[in-house]
Amino acid sequence: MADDNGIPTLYEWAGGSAAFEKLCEAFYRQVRVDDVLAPVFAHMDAEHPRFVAMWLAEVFGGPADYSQQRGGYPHMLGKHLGRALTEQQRRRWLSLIMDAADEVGLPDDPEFRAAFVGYLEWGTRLAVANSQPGAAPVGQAPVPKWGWGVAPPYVP
Ligand code: HEM
Repeated sequence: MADDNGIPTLYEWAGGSAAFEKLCEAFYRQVRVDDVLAPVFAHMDAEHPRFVAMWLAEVFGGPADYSQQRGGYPHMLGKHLGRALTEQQRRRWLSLIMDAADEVGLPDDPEFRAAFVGYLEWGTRLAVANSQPGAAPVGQAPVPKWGWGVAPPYVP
């Protein structure tokens, strides 16, 4: 839904759920054959791309499907705990999802991409921190909501 100033959510701007599904299909296609990430995702659920698409859609202002159908934040957190993810893996993850964004034609305007990568920088760093041995992250929290931040689209 557009806000009072007529500015759509990042979810709408991106193209809705179908856009996030296409993004994640393209992303995990590359992850599966990537030298750094293939071993990390060797046992991933076949539906993993769809689940991550649901998560991203909810974060960027779409329907709360991940919260309602997939256990929300506690489930997502639990999937990262104990994995001891590395900075090299994080950077590759980020790099491949940005490549996938180009491949599937997600909007490439500066405002959208700045907000999109902002969330992904934040989220991947949290994933690495939470995955370390002995980490004690907050166990219960809502799915985060990400908006345009300081640079929404220009509305004359
Ligand atoms: C913004 C950053 C990230 C988001 C939004 C994200 C999202 C998710 C979600 C939603 C799940 C659970 C899917 C389900 O419901 O089954 C998950 C699982 C997982 N994530 Fe992440 N993740 C992020 C970063 C990372 C990074 C940087 C790595 C590794 C380099 C990683 C590795 C994994 C692995 C291995 C699983 C388990 C897959 C499986 O076996 O099913 N994640 N992630």
